[in-house]
Amino acid sequence: MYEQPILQVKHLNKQFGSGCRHCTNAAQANLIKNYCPKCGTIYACRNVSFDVYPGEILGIVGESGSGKSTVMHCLYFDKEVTAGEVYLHDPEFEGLNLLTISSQKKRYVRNHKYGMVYQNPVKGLKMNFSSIGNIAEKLIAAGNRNVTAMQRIGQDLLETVHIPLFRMKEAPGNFSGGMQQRVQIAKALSNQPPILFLDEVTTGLDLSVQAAVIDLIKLIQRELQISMIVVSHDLAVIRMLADRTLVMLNGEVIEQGLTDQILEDPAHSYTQQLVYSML
Ligand SMILES: Nc1ncnc2c1ncn2[C@@H]1O[C@H](COP(=O)(O)OP(=O)(O)OP(=O)(O)O)[C@@H](O)[C@H]1O
Repeated sequence: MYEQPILQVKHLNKQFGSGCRHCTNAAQANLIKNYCPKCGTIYACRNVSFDVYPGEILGIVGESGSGKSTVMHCLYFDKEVTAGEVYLHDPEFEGLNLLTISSQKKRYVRNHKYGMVYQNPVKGLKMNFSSIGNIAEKLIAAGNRNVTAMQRIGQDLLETVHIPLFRMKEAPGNFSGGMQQRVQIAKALSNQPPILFLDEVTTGLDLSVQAAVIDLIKLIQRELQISMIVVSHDLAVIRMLADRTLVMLNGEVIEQGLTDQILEDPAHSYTQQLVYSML
Protein backbone atom coordinates (compact mmCIF):
# COMPACT_ATOMS: atom_id res chain seq x y z
CA MET A 1 0.00 0.00 0.00
CA TYR A 2 2.79 2.46 0.95
CA GLU A 3 6.35 2.87 -0.25
CA GLN A 4 8.57 4.22 2.50
CA PRO A 5 7.82 4.95 6.15
CA ILE A 6 7.81 8.62 7.12
CA LEU A 7 8.98 7.78 10.64
CA GLN A 8 11.02 4.82 11.83
CA VAL A 9 11.40 4.06 15.52
CA LYS A 10 14.07 1.52 16.44
CA HIS A 11 14.74 -0.12 19.81
CA LEU A 12 13.38 2.73 21.92
CA ASN A 13 14.16 2.31 25.62
CA LYS A 14 13.30 4.53 28.53
CA GLN A 15 14.06 3.62 32.11
CA PHE A 16 13.56 5.59 35.29
CA GLY A 17 16.44 4.60 37.59
CA SER A 18 19.92 3.34 36.85
CA GLY A 19 19.22 -0.39 37.15
CA CYS A 20 21.17 -2.99 39.12
CA ARG A 21 22.78 -6.40 38.60
CA HIS A 22 19.40 -7.97 39.17
CA CYS A 23 17.63 -6.20 36.31
CA THR A 24 20.20 -5.21 33.70
CA ASN A 25 20.70 -8.73 32.31
CA ALA A 26 19.66 -9.18 28.70
CA ALA A 27 16.44 -11.08 29.36
CA GLN A 28 15.28 -8.79 32.20
CA ALA A 29 13.56 -11.88 33.57
CA ASN A 30 13.63 -10.59 37.14
CA LEU A 31 11.27 -7.68 36.57
CA ILE A 32 7.82 -7.58 38.10
CA LYS A 33 5.81 -6.16 35.23
CA ASN A 34 8.07 -3.21 34.24
CA TYR A 35 9.66 -2.77 37.65
CA CYS A 36 12.80 -4.12 39.34
CA PRO A 37 11.90 -5.19 42.90
CA LYS A 38 15.55 -4.91 44.02
CA CYS A 39 16.47 -1.36 42.93
CA GLY A 40 13.10 0.15 41.99
CA THR A 41 14.08 1.00 38.41
CA ILE A 42 11.08 1.29 36.10
CA TYR A 43 11.52 0.13 32.52
CA ALA A 44 8.81 2.33 31.03
CA CYS A 45 9.43 1.23 27.45
CA ARG A 46 11.64 -1.56 26.26
CA ASN A 47 12.95 -2.20 22.80
CA VAL A 48 9.96 -0.56 21.09
CA SER A 49 10.25 -0.52 17.29
CA PHE A 50 7.72 0.46 14.64
CA ASP A 51 7.27 2.33 11.37
CA VAL A 52 4.72 5.01 10.52
CA TYR A 53 3.69 5.36 6.88
CA PRO A 54 2.55 8.54 5.10
CA GLY A 55 -1.10 9.33 5.72
CA GLU A 56 -1.79 6.45 8.10
CA ILE A 57 -3.09 6.46 11.65
CA LEU A 58 -1.06 4.19 13.91
CA GLY A 59 -2.74 3.29 17.20
CA ILE A 60 -0.92 2.40 20.42
CA VAL A 61 -3.17 0.65 22.93
CA GLY A 62 -2.49 -0.82 26.36
CA GLU A 63 -3.47 -0.60 29.99
CA SER A 64 -2.49 2.28 32.24
CA GLY A 65 1.27 2.17 32.91
CA SER A 66 2.09 0.04 29.86
CA GLY A 67 4.35 2.77 28.45
CA LYS A 68 2.22 4.29 25.67
CA SER A 69 2.64 7.92 26.73
CA THR A 70 6.33 7.40 27.43
CA VAL A 71 6.86 6.33 23.81
CA MET A 72 5.03 9.38 22.54
CA HIS A 73 6.77 11.78 24.91
CA CYS A 74 10.18 10.37 23.95
CA LEU A 75 9.36 10.88 20.26
CA TYR A 76 8.26 14.47 20.95
CA PHE A 77 11.44 15.09 23.01
CA ASP A 78 9.45 15.76 26.19
CA LYS A 79 11.42 12.92 27.81
CA GLU A 80 15.01 12.01 27.18
CA VAL A 81 15.39 8.44 25.98
CA THR A 82 17.73 5.90 27.53
CA ALA A 83 18.49 4.38 24.12
CA GLY A 84 17.02 4.13 20.65
CA GLU A 85 16.88 5.60 17.18
CA VAL A 86 14.23 7.64 15.38
CA TYR A 87 14.45 8.52 11.68
CA LEU A 88 12.26 11.03 9.88
CA HIS A 89 12.17 10.62 6.13
CA ASP A 90 12.48 14.26 5.22
CA PRO A 91 15.18 15.86 3.06
CA GLU A 92 16.32 18.01 5.99
CA PHE A 93 16.81 15.08 8.36
CA GLU A 94 17.47 12.06 6.13
CA GLY A 95 19.70 9.53 7.86
CA LEU A 96 19.91 11.48 11.15
CA ASN A 97 18.88 9.86 14.42
CA LEU A 98 16.53 12.55 15.77
CA LEU A 99 17.25 11.48 19.33
CA THR A 100 20.85 12.64 19.01
CA ILE A 101 20.45 15.96 17.16
CA SER A 102 21.07 19.28 18.95
CA SER A 103 18.34 20.78 21.16
CA GLN A 104 17.98 23.64 18.66
CA LYS A 105 17.24 21.13 15.88
CA LYS A 106 14.86 19.23 18.16
CA ARG A 107 12.97 22.47 18.70
CA TYR A 108 12.82 22.93 14.93
CA VAL A 109 11.41 19.41 14.49
CA ARG A 110 8.81 20.06 17.21
CA ASN A 111 7.76 23.32 15.58
CA HIS A 112 7.79 22.28 11.93
CA LYS A 113 7.52 18.51 11.62
CA TYR A 114 5.45 17.45 14.63
CA GLY A 115 2.17 18.45 16.22
CA MET A 116 1.19 17.24 19.69
CA VAL A 117 -2.21 17.00 21.35
CA TYR A 118 -1.88 16.14 25.03
CA GLN A 119 -4.44 14.32 27.16
CA ASN A 120 -4.45 17.29 29.48
CA PRO A 121 -5.11 20.50 27.49
CA VAL A 122 -3.28 22.48 30.19
CA LYS A 123 -0.04 20.95 28.87
CA GLY A 124 -0.71 21.97 25.27
CA LEU A 125 -2.44 25.34 25.66
CA LYS A 126 -1.83 28.63 27.41
CA MET A 127 -5.13 28.85 29.25
CA ASN A 128 -4.91 32.62 29.68
CA PHE A 129 -4.14 33.41 25.99
CA SER A 130 -6.98 33.75 23.49
CA SER A 131 -7.65 30.70 21.32
CA ILE A 132 -6.32 32.41 18.23
CA GLY A 133 -3.39 33.67 20.32
CA ASN A 134 -2.52 30.06 21.15
CA ILE A 135 -2.32 29.27 17.46
CA ALA A 136 -0.28 32.42 16.79
CA GLU A 137 2.17 31.37 19.52
CA LYS A 138 2.96 28.17 17.64
CA LEU A 139 3.20 30.03 14.32
CA ILE A 140 5.60 32.59 15.84
CA ALA A 141 7.71 29.79 17.33
CA ALA A 142 8.09 28.48 13.78
CA GLY A 143 9.33 31.88 12.54
CA ASN A 144 6.12 33.50 11.24
CA ARG A 145 5.91 37.26 11.73
CA ASN A 146 3.10 38.41 9.41
CA VAL A 147 0.19 39.23 11.71
CA THR A 148 -2.46 39.32 8.97
CA ALA A 149 -1.36 35.95 7.61
CA MET A 150 -1.30 34.45 11.11
CA GLN A 151 -4.81 35.74 11.79
CA ARG A 152 -6.06 34.17 8.57
CA ILE A 153 -4.38 30.82 9.32
CA GLY A 154 -5.75 30.90 12.88
CA GLN A 155 -9.29 31.61 11.75
CA ASP A 156 -9.17 28.89 9.08
CA LEU A 157 -7.94 26.38 11.63
CA LEU A 158 -10.54 27.33 14.23
CA GLU A 159 -13.21 26.90 11.55
CA THR A 160 -11.76 23.50 10.61
CA VAL A 161 -12.11 22.32 14.21
CA HIS A 162 -15.57 23.89 14.54
CA ILE A 163 -14.78 26.63 17.07
CA PRO A 164 -17.16 29.51 16.28
CA LEU A 165 -15.11 32.53 15.21
CA PHE A 166 -17.00 34.87 17.53
CA ARG A 167 -15.25 32.97 20.36
CA MET A 168 -11.72 33.12 18.92
CA LYS A 169 -10.64 35.88 21.32
CA GLU A 170 -11.78 33.86 24.33
CA ALA A 171 -9.24 31.96 26.41
CA PRO A 172 -9.59 28.16 26.19
CA GLY A 173 -9.89 28.18 29.98
CA ASN A 174 -13.53 29.24 29.39
CA PHE A 175 -14.21 26.34 27.05
CA SER A 176 -15.57 22.83 27.64
CA GLY A 177 -13.15 19.86 27.57
CA GLY A 178 -14.12 18.95 24.00
CA MET A 179 -13.60 22.52 22.79
CA GLN A 180 -10.21 22.69 24.51
CA GLN A 181 -9.16 19.54 22.65
CA ARG A 182 -10.32 21.14 19.40
CA VAL A 183 -8.21 24.24 20.05
CA GLN A 184 -5.23 21.99 20.86
CA ILE A 185 -5.77 20.15 17.57
CA ALA A 186 -5.95 23.48 15.68
CA LYS A 187 -2.73 24.64 17.36
CA ALA A 188 -0.98 21.35 16.63
CA LEU A 189 -1.91 21.63 12.94
CA SER A 190 -0.86 25.26 12.55
CA ASN A 191 2.50 24.62 10.91
CA GLN A 192 1.12 21.83 8.71
CA PRO A 193 3.26 19.14 10.32
CA PRO A 194 3.54 15.82 8.49
CA ILE A 195 3.15 13.97 11.81
CA LEU A 196 0.59 14.50 14.56
CA PHE A 197 0.74 12.84 18.00
CA LEU A 198 -2.51 12.42 19.93
CA ASP A 199 -2.25 11.24 23.54
CA GLU A 200 -5.53 9.97 25.04
CA VAL A 201 -7.34 12.90 23.47
CA THR A 202 -10.83 11.55 24.15
CA THR A 203 -10.23 10.34 27.71
CA GLY A 204 -12.41 12.13 30.24
CA LEU A 205 -14.83 13.47 27.62
CA ASP A 206 -18.43 12.31 27.61
CA LEU A 207 -19.46 9.90 24.86
CA SER A 208 -21.05 12.35 22.42
CA VAL A 209 -18.09 14.74 22.72
CA GLN A 210 -15.70 11.79 22.28
CA ALA A 211 -17.51 10.85 19.07
CA ALA A 212 -17.26 14.40 17.75
CA VAL A 213 -13.49 14.58 18.46
CA ILE A 214 -13.00 11.18 16.76
CA ASP A 215 -14.94 12.39 13.70
CA LEU A 216 -12.77 15.50 13.60
CA ILE A 217 -9.56 13.45 13.70
CA LYS A 218 -10.82 11.24 10.88
CA LEU A 219 -11.80 14.30 8.83
CA ILE A 220 -8.35 15.84 9.31
CA GLN A 221 -6.63 12.63 8.33
CA ARG A 222 -8.79 12.31 5.21
CA GLU A 223 -8.40 15.92 4.12
CA LEU A 224 -4.79 16.62 5.09
CA GLN A 225 -3.35 13.12 4.63
CA ILE A 226 -1.28 13.66 7.75
CA SER A 227 0.36 10.71 9.57
CA MET A 228 -0.84 10.28 13.12
CA ILE A 229 0.13 8.28 16.17
CA VAL A 230 -2.86 7.88 18.46
CA VAL A 231 -2.39 6.60 22.00
CA SER A 232 -5.38 5.26 23.95
CA HIS A 233 -6.13 2.73 26.67
CA ASP A 234 -9.49 2.26 24.93
CA LEU A 235 -9.49 -0.30 22.14
CA ALA A 236 -12.87 1.02 20.94
CA VAL A 237 -11.23 4.40 20.19
CA ILE A 238 -8.31 2.72 18.44
CA ARG A 239 -10.73 0.59 16.41
CA MET A 240 -12.48 3.70 15.14
CA LEU A 241 -9.28 5.52 14.22
CA ALA A 242 -6.26 3.36 13.55
CA ASP A 243 -5.22 1.62 10.33
CA ARG A 244 -2.55 -0.32 12.21
CA THR A 245 -2.14 -0.92 15.92
CA LEU A 246 0.60 -1.72 18.42
CA VAL A 247 -0.42 -3.40 21.67
CA MET A 248 1.80 -2.59 24.65
CA LEU A 249 2.12 -4.40 27.95
CA ASN A 250 4.64 -3.72 30.73
CA GLY A 251 6.70 -1.45 28.48
CA GLU A 252 6.93 -3.87 25.55
CA VAL A 253 5.14 -4.18 22.23
CA ILE A 254 3.49 -7.58 22.45
CA GLU A 255 1.61 -7.48 19.16
CA GLN A 256 1.33 -5.26 16.10
CA GLY A 257 -0.50 -5.40 12.80
CA LEU A 258 -3.51 -4.18 10.88
CA THR A 259 -6.17 -3.09 13.38
CA ASP A 260 -8.85 -5.26 11.74
CA GLN A 261 -6.58 -8.27 11.89
CA ILE A 262 -5.75 -7.70 15.56
CA LEU A 263 -9.44 -7.36 16.38
CA GLU A 264 -10.44 -10.44 14.41
CA ASP A 265 -7.58 -12.68 15.39
CA PRO A 266 -5.69 -11.43 18.46
CA ALA A 267 -2.60 -13.58 18.98
CA HIS A 268 -1.47 -12.63 22.50
CA SER A 269 -3.60 -13.59 25.51
CA TYR A 270 -3.60 -9.98 26.77
CA THR A 271 -4.85 -8.70 23.40
CA GLN A 272 -7.52 -11.43 23.46
CA GLN A 273 -8.71 -10.11 26.83
CA LEU A 274 -8.78 -6.55 25.49
CA VAL A 275 -10.82 -7.59 22.47
CA TYR A 276 -13.26 -9.74 24.46
CA SER A 277 -13.80 -7.00 27.05
CA MET A 278 -14.93 -4.74 24.23
CA LEU A 279 -17.65 -7.14 23.03
N1 LIG B 1 8.77 10.67 35.47
C1 LIG B 1 8.60 9.39 35.82
N2 LIG B 1 9.30 8.86 36.85
C2 LIG B 1 9.18 7.56 37.20
N3 LIG B 1 8.37 6.68 36.56
C3 LIG B 1 7.66 7.15 35.53
C4 LIG B 1 7.72 8.52 35.11
N4 LIG B 1 6.88 8.69 34.05
C5 LIG B 1 6.32 7.48 33.83
N5 LIG B 1 6.78 6.56 34.71
C6 LIG B 1 6.41 5.14 34.79
O1 LIG B 1 6.59 4.59 33.49
C7 LIG B 1 5.61 3.59 33.26
C8 LIG B 1 4.88 3.90 31.97
O2 LIG B 1 4.11 5.09 32.15
P1 LIG B 1 3.25 5.75 30.97
O3 LIG B 1 2.67 7.01 31.48
O4 LIG B 1 4.06 5.78 29.74
O5 LIG B 1 2.12 4.65 30.79
P2 LIG B 1 0.79 4.75 29.95
O6 LIG B 1 0.61 3.44 29.29
O7 LIG B 1 0.82 5.94 29.07
O8 LIG B 1 -0.28 4.91 31.10
P3 LIG B 1 -1.32 6.11 31.35
O9 LIG B 1 -2.31 6.00 30.23
O10 LIG B 1 -1.89 5.81 32.70
O11 LIG B 1 -0.49 7.37 31.31
C9 LIG B 1 4.69 3.58 34.48
O12 LIG B 1 5.10 2.52 35.32
C10 LIG B 1 4.95 4.92 35.11
O13 LIG B 1 4.74 4.87 36.51
